[in-house]
Amino acid sequence: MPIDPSIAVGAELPEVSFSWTASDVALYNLAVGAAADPMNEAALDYIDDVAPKVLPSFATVAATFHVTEAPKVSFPGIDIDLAKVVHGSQEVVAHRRIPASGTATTRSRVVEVQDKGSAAVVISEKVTSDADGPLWTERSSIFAKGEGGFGGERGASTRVSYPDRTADHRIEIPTHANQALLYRLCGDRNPLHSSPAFAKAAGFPRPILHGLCSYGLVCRALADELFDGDVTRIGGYAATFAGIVFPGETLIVDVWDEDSQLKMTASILQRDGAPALGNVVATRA
Ligand SMILES: CCCCCCC[C@@H](O)CC(=O)SCCNC(=O)CCNC(=O)[C@H](O)C(C)(C)COP(=O)(O)OP(=O)(O)OC[C@H]1O[C@@H](n2cnc3c(N)ncnc32)[C@H](O)[C@@H]1OP(=O)(O)O
Repeated sequence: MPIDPSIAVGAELPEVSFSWTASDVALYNLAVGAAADPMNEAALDYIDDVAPKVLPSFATVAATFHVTEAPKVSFPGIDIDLAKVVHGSQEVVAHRRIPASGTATTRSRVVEVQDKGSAAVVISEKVTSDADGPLWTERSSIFAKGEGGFGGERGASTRVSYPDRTADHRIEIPTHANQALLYRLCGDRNPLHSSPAFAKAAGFPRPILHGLCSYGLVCRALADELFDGDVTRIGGYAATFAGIVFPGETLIVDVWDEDSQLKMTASILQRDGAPALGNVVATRA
């Protein structure tokens, strides 16, 4: 059976220990659009050889940075074809400043499996710690098409309420035609983002951008545009992947500034504002 919630929910996955270097962080920063302006000397802090800036979104790639195989959607009680899966949502809470290099261990478990009728949503939680204690916590979901209908609970919907006014800020983020090919070097070798044949078989006209690349692009642009480049001022960051993004498209990010939080949406310039990210919330550290 592809999904058996009675086995999946609560099952602890094997701990994963990993290390990352300042070069990994710099490559990630470039893959999410850092240092794009060659005349901006300050942006070189993103590619410093020893102490590059570390975005909170780096947490999403640290554990798998050096993995070169495509991911498998296979855990206790869950076995799903990768071609049926898209990333549904992602949240990172940084418990303290993420070091530019380090060694850590991640503990993961599936916390909920939602039956959305035609689709299943599998929600996981990961806690990453180093020798000094917890570093960050992630909560993420995958949306598995055609895997619903197993008789489970529909579960709650995520709906951020936005202020009833025009956005306080608008940020444009161009992406490159080879953005996904660059981003895959940060540890997500899902062929959905590189192989036209795989993308077609999965129901897309061409390879799509990694959800976590859009997620990182928005986090980096937010730090640069609204936090004076100080990545440590973003303590938590969450988003739902509301629609696919093709490499080369431009993201339009609308930002509502609400005291401790910034609420955002991201849409696609070239497709009349088609949604890309929704329920985007950055929490001030
Ligand atoms: C272990 C390793 C695993 C590998 C992980 C994957 C690795 C990566 O390489 C993969 C990727 O990066 S894929 C790219 C990023 N993701 C995307 O592009 C998805 C974009 N979103 C969509 O296409 C649609 O919103 C779509 C298709 C998600 C939903 O659209 P619809 O089918 O039209 O659904 P809708 O009618 O809007 O809603 C039905 C119910 O589902 C809930 N829902 C919707 N979008 C969701 C999402 N993104 N995440 C979680 N839940 C979601 C809705 O709330 C609704 O439920 P309810 O009625 O109870 O509220």
